Amino acid sequence: MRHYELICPGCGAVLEDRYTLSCPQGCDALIRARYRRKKLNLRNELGIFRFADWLPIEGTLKAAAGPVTYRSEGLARDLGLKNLYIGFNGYWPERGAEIHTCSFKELEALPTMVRVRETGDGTLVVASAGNTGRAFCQTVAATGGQVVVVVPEKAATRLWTTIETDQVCMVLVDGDYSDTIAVADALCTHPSLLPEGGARNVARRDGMGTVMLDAAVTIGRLPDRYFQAVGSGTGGIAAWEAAMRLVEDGRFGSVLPRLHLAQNLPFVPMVRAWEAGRREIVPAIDMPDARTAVAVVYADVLTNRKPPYGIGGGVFDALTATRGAMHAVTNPAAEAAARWCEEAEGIDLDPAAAIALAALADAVETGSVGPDEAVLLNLTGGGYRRVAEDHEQYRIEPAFRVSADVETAALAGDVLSWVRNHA
Ligand SMILES: Cc1ncc(COP(=O)(O)O)c(C=O)c1O
Repeated sequence: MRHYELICPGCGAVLEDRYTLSCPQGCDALIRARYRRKKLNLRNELGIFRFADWLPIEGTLKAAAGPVTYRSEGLARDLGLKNLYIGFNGYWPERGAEIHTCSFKELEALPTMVRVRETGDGTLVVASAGNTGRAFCQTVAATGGQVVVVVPEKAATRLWTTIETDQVCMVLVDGDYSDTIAVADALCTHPSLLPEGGARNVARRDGMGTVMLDAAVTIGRLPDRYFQAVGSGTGGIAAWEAAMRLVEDGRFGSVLPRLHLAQNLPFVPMVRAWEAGRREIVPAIDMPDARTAVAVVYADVLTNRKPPYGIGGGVFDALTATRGAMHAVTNPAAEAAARWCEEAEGIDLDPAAAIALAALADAVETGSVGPDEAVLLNLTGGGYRRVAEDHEQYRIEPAFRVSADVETAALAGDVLSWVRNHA
């Protein structure tokens, strides 16, 4: 018997895990993992697998990548915050941060690869604007298996690993992130190609949720506030779900941290829908001229046009349950935040992490966060310069280059031949 079961919060059904991504009854809700242990137990494992009792997997991997939390001095002083904790999810070995591909997406990729081996049947397909794909490539390089990554042409240079691999089938799409998602979805209509699942994948959410678990263990209680930059919002949902488990545990407090989720202007669909009090994103109102907006943002990994916002247990529900807020950040504010972090903390940031910091600065300035509150700032990526000093970077070569309107049935056949020939 597994140490978890899957629950549909829509109809209450208990589901067996067959790499299950949604409720067979068709409920419009994110299925969740329910763990047998209600008290957080830290295992004597490396990195993220310390938290394996609250991950939907049986086995673990020998991988040092995991969440790291530390109490800030530099940014805390500049912001006038007495209890600012940084969840640093990138590469910074001096702080124990060993994520070689420099973003928290490795926290999603590691448990997902274990879950797919244990419960799935087929080759995983991942659509990515760069960071997620790189994280899956690294996980495959370090721990085995194969993966198909579908990325926009202009993100090709973002796919590298610090360990050489020939087990990644990279499909480059001549289009933006949304075109990439459409091609990946179409590929997955083939039975041997498995959709990774995004927000619907419990391994992905609970992997990201370890940032909250690590923070609670480090601080000794749940933080009052949680700041993160979002594209899909999956990290925000995961933080909320992890916090609910910690409340149920009973040792970390009873109040859920308020979620502060940030997007990059001018592409801010969830900010607009939330501020209008709507559960639905209305494209014409919330993301007019999407293509133009996507093209000019500083943090393009945040440009998901179909985030799990209105779905049951999605971003809207997470914000409602935590009395949360959405923030919109300009490019110049984010660029300034990146420089500031480098001076104050001594590490370079992923543009998305700079968005989160700029949002925190704004919330402090407007008085919505008080100086004594315990704040968890999830710096979701960084340390790119630092990793380049310590490790070789091997570029992933494309297996296929396609246009956004490619004939996907034929492409699926080509991809599967590639996978078989490289196994
Ligand atoms: C570095 C980084 N931060 C934040 C995000 C947003 O993550 P999500 O909206 O899935 O929680 C991404 C998404 O790719 C990312 O790469």
